[in-house]
Amino acid sequence: MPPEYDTVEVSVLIIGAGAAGARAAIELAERGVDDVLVLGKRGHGDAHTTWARGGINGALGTRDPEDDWTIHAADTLKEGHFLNDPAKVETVTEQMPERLRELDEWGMDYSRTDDGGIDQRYFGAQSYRRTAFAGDHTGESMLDTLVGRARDLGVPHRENVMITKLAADGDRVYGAVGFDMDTGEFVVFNAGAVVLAAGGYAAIYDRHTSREDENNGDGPALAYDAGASLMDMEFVQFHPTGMAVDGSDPEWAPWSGRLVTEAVRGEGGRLYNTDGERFMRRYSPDQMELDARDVVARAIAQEVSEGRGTENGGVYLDVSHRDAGFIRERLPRMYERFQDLGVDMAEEPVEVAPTAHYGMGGVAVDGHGETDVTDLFAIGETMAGVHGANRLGGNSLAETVAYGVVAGRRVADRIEGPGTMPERVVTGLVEPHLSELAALANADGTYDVDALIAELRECLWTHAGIRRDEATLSSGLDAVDRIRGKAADVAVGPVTSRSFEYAIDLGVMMTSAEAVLRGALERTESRGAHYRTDYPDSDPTWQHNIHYRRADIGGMATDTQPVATPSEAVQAALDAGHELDYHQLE
Ligand SMILES: Cc1cc2nc3c(=O)[nH]c(=O)nc-3n(C[C@H](O)[C@H](O)[C@H](O)COP(=O)(O)OP(=O)(O)OC[C@H]3O[C@@H](n4cnc5c(N)ncnc54)[C@H](O)[C@@H]3O)c2cc1C
Ligand SMILES: O=C([O-])CC(=O)C(=O)O
Repeated sequence: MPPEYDTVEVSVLIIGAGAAGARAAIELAERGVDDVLVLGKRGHGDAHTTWARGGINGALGTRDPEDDWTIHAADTLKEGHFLNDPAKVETVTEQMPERLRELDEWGMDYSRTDDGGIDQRYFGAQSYRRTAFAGDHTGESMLDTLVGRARDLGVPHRENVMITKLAADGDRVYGAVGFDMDTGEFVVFNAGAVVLAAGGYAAIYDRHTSREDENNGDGPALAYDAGASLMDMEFVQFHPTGMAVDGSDPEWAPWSGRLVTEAVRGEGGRLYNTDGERFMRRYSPDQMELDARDVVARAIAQEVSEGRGTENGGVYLDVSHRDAGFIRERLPRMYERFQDLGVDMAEEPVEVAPTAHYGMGGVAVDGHGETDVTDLFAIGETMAGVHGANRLGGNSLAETVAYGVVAGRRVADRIEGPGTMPERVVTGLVEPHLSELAALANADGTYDVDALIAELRECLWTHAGIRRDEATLSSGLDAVDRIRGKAADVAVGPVTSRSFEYAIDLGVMMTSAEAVLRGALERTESRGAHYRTDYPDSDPTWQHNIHYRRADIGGMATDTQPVATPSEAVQAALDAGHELDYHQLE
């Protein structure tokens, strides 16, 4: 017998209350679909988006009027090494000026120019100052604004609900299954359409990650399990500047890998090795510290591996040539964080090293954000296609609101009501899954869930890190298989316990872990964030995206699909060869 459960009926279920989910909900509400429920597995307003720091891109041209959306698109494609879907890139870049202005109208506290315009700063590998920002707490300000707007429109939400499975029959989605993390009650959501806005998968990496305890890959795992395909999972962005700390110092240790925003470099921060050399001159004399993230991250890793790094495995990032007042105004959170740790950024450098930050891959979707499974949409960091082999800083927040609007529109045009979950889905999938959840609660197995998660994260860092090769990737896949075996025999507390949540996390992390390793092994070239020491060059025959599908027999299947070509307008911007000239910043 399955355990008891509550049933909730809605027209549209939005799984995820970050910027993407909130923006989709606003679009639906504005188009008259009010029977929507937005839910998240944390407190409302506390999604990962609040961690976003440096800014959000859009060719407003506040400081550089020659910028326009086609150049934004061209920069995005170039830095994605042309593995991005050009149509999706254009969808995002073309609407961003409007999205930025609308956030302004809704009250976002952007940093301003002297005459009150939305200020824009330099960010890596972008031809112009295009990154709008609110100090260095852009995500927090943006989510406050979106949540406020959704509240004004009366959009219903639920917090602390964790979704564990989508109710789908391979072709169509009918809703989702989960539990209330406060009460332990199981819930089945019956929905006409489901929008997955559940964030990314970069937290499958170990302590060297800029992520909090989210982004375990819930979105990709839920979609994949429901029959949708994933794409580009092998591309994981290592942000050049995570905090490099003395791990034995209890005050510093928790900060290992936490982000030092790219805005520090955007505002003039310089990188030095322990010989006092500004080493980016050797790697990228034109774009210097503001070259693409993969280039800067690999340069730092190279300096450290050749013995010019600090004892904590990093290099120095120095912005102290800037005025102290300017630093406190433009980088307030960074300044305060280091000051609390006894370092004054206005006087001295900080130590930084690459940190796993963002998965470019995710759920494969069409131009409206719909997956291979009818009525199942994936948006924001959960979706794939916009960033290609390497994401431009500031483009992720852009993607959240742009695709929130696009998917919201599509769902609003199509939705006719709550829809009914067929009995065969309830008895064949929902109830057996609920029985599995009930059996997992209080399971008296051998292995500790926390220890297995740590083992998996360490495995990803070691086997699919900044540099990869066939031998390490293959042995990484074997290690994931072994962890999967142990994960079937874990010790877990009741439904409301952290260990129950972590046991679910461990399960979802396996999907992204396997996909990253499998794709990285299959892609026998180096491109963007994916660097194979045994195939150090890009290979034009790899101008394909790898798709990952659940196979009935034998687990994960992969196949490749060619990439489309950009529109004439964007091709013209590419041909014009715009490029950031770092030296105008100095
Ligand atoms: C430190 C840091 C700084 C960053 N700075 C920037 C920046 O300055 N500019 C930029 O463009 N990008 C930045 N990024 C990336 C950007 O913040 C994210 O990609 C973006 O905020 C993702 O938004 P989202 O709405 O897609 O997902 P999220 O904000 O991650 O929201 C996901 C939601 O899904 C919910 N959820 C997840 N799984 C489940 C489940 N199983 N059941 C129920 N709910 C679930 C979560 O509770 C949450 O509500 C940064 C990332 C990091 C780590
Ligand atoms: O502040 C940062 O460096 C992070 C950021 O912009 C991004 O990931 O897009």
